[in-house]
Amino acid sequence: MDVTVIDHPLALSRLTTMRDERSSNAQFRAALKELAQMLVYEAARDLPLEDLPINTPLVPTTGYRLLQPPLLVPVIRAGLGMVDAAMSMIPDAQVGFVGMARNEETHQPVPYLEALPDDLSDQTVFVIDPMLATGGSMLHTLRLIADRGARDITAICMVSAPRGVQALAESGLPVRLVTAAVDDGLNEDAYIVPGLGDAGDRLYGPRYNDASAQ
Ligand SMILES: O=P(O)(O)OC[C@H]1O[C@H](OP(=O)(O)OP(=O)(O)O)[C@H](O)[C@@H]1O
Ligand SMILES: O=c1cc[nH]c(=O)[nH]1
Ligand SMILES: [Mg+2]
Repeated sequence: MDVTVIDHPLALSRLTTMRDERSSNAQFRAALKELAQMLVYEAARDLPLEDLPINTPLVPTTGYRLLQPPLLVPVIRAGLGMVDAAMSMIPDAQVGFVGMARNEETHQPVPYLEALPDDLSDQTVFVIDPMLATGGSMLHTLRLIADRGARDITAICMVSAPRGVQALAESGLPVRLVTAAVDDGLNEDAYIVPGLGDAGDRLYGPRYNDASAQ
């Protein structure tokens, strides 16, 4: 699997704000949005273009536009924090949704929402979720997308654990990973270490539904 680690200085400064336990929810959200823009920018580097004839104030010339914007798929909740930033980079993108919460004891993802187009066979897909820990949530999402025919999927995650990266690589699914960091590992609660804690809670506060208790 192709893994791109975006260790640009400006990306690392945003990631540091996100990791810092002293950062407020507002500071965390702002840093996450800025880092999301950088990761989407890099993830979009090889998207095909088509020519767009235009006139400058001086002469006709050839411009470019995306041949087909990727479908953005945030994994709710934490992935929602990245959507506006991703759409600011790719304004014509459409958005599908997958909702999932890890069971705190088993660490298995418990899906509670799936809103995706039926046919993704001709569609590039960007899955966005800040955290790739065991990889369970991402794998579940990737399977939903691959089952709809997608053959070109990019997982955009801010912090990844080696176990999650390995799970994706061994899945055989048509996915590549764009991430800002591959951290040391997981603790006994399957949180990424050093990580940044619970991304959903740091964005939005505690989760009030009991989906993960199923
Ligand atoms: O790789 P995994 O071990 O599956 O863990 C990663 C998942 O955990 C987090 O979501 P969480 O379940 O905390 O839900 P939330 O976004 O609602 O907080 C995160 O946003 C990923 O979706
Ligand atoms: O470290 C982790 C692992 C899973 N989900 C998070 O939000 N953080
Ligand atoms: Mg969470």
